[in-house]
Amino acid sequence: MTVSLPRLAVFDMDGTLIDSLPDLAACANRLLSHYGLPPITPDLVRPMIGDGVTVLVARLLDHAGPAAASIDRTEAVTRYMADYTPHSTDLSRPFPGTIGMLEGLRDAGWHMAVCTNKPVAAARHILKVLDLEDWFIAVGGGDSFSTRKPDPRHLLGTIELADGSAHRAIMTGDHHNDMATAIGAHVPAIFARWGYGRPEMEAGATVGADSISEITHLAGELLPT
Ligand SMILES: O=C(O)COP(=O)(O)O
Ligand SMILES: [Mg+2]
Repeated sequence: MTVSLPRLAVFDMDGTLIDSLPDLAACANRLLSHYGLPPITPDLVRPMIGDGVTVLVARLLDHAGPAAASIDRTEAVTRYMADYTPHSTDLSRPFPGTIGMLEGLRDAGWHMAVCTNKPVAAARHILKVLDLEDWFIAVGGGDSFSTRKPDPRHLLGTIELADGSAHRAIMTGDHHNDMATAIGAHVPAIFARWGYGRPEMEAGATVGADSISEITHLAGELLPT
């Protein structure tokens, strides 16, 4: 009898597992204030999330316009990260229902992993402080590999870290980048409609989910035992 590999459910972090917008926005405002720039609302920060910290900081400074033109962007990213990591769990919490969903997957025999464009140290810190780290067999961050989402190698590298196989994996995320990495890796993709993405980002998803409570059931449909 052949024993098949455990199924692997890979999750994006920001906007999928963790409601991280409050800390990302608070950190954005401390950065803007440092440079004497006006504050930004969380609603304006939300669509800037999903491509990693360097792109987030670039979008913040672009939004600030000519007043930010002379700011050294590398220094701004370093400053942002030095502030963000220790404050990344001040306000951020798992979306309601996350633990129940993880319990459901575990009880059905799934392994779980995280594939995020956030730097891996920050991602691990958040999972640890929020008491989530034991749920995940692997964490692939935006700086774990030579490429990151939407490149499929980010998802494939995370699956490899988890000792899994693309044929036995699914991906759940709230952004176009999550759908694109999954499509490129030939892995079924669930679009998390509760997250920070816009509706058009669902294009290419295998299925969309309105709430976290649907994930365990959808995962079983996409990849039966
Ligand atoms: O933009 C980020 O820093 C991370 O975003 P992700 O966890 O949704 O990949
Ligand atoms: Mg996300």
